[in-house]
Amino acid sequence: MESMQQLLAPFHLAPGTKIVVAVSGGVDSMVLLTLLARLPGRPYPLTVAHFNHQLRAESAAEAALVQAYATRLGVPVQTGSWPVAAHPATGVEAAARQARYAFLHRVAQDVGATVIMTAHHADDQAETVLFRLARSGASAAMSGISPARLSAGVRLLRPLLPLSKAELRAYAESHQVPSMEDASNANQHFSRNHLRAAVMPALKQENPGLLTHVTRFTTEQRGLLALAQPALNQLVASVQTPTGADWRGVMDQPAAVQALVLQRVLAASGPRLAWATQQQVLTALATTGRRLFAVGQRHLIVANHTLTWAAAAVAAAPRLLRPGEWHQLSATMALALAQAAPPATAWVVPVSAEPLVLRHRQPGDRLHLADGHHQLLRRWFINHKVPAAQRASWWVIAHGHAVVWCQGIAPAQLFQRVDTDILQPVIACRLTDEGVSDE
Ligand SMILES: Nc1ncnc2c1ncn2[C@@H]1O[C@H](COP(=O)(O)OP(=O)(O)OP(=O)(O)O)[C@@H](O)[C@H]1O
Repeated sequence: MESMQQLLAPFHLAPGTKIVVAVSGGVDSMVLLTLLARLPGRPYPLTVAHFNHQLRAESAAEAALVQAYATRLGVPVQTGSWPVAAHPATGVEAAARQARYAFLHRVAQDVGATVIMTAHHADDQAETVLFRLARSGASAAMSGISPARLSAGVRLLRPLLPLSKAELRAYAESHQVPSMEDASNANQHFSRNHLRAAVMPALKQENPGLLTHVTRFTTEQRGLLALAQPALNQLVASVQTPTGADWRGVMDQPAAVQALVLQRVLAASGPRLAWATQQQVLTALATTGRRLFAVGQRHLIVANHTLTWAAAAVAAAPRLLRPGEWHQLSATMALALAQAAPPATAWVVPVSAEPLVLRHRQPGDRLHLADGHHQLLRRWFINHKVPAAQRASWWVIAHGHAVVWCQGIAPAQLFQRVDTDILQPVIACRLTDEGVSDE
């Protein structure tokens, strides 16, 4: 096992650097504390920070153990706790981690430390990479746990990443380092723990070099990303526009490069898109055609090799137009409207092989409402007490029996029928609130 001096060498810590050591009471962080406290001459002033999540019955005992051991080593301790009342009903693990890191930063600020150290090790690294590979496969995430990063002005360091859990356990045994096993680690409900308990041992048996290989992979991945970053930044800058991106500058690049550029462009401008959706966006960008993707409250419009974000029309229930709002629509004007190039704000219509047609209503015509339900136009007329004479004379734009627009109904909301999960192919059809005046 490398010495602590060797493990710390890559971080170039100046003597006197104050360090907050994050200690849970588990064997990893108790060994980290021991290694730091046993450095000859104690070059770095240490503060132990322990956060009591109050998630398990043994929490208090762990806090007491950390307090007692740190005191024995002559290291001051700061403890914090997470009130049970603050625990969320779901996502408790992520919330606990967030609360813990916030606490660690508070302690660092309190004691004037510029470094926080945690005891992540090579097994953590391998689990993280495999877990992320299974869950997302995003290339940036494949760099795994970073050995050193800046977090809110403080350096977050993980000096034990090169060591395996087995090495830490062996050290704890030979140096009588006390610790408590986190009982929740045995809880197979958490998929991460399942990976740790069942999958990792099987993989290690298959190939005893697993940890070394994953460490090599994350190191190489980190290096490759660092090398690629400037070129990637340049490509991203070359396509970015104030409202999205102009793809013509990167269309000659290999598909994999375009995928990376798109990821960066999207990360800078909007919510995350699933990988499959990103692929559909790229396919659309390769053509001169037009496609619209509903993403949360926004529309991602791909048209003629460009990508633009636009606010989605605000959802509102269909209603009868007030007299002053009526659309005076003539047949020619409406057809021109239906064929016009779509604007940024639009109603969204499921793509259909059938063309949009202007006509009077027909039996079987349906409105597609925002909540995903259909309603017979006839039923809608009855519910809204539209006089029979008007029902027959009002103009309708439809494909098949799907009514895109109806003369007497405010256009705010017909046809917002888009899968929120994005991927339904859609076209947009322009119908503004002002409508068009009679010829
Ligand atoms: N209750 C705690 N108080 C102080 N430090 C802690 C506590 N729990 C964990 N740590 C620190 O974080 C390190 C990682 O712990 P653990 O693997 O349990 O974290 P995690 O929940 O998987 O989250 P992450 O890996 O993102 O930190 C530990 O080695 C220790 O240094």
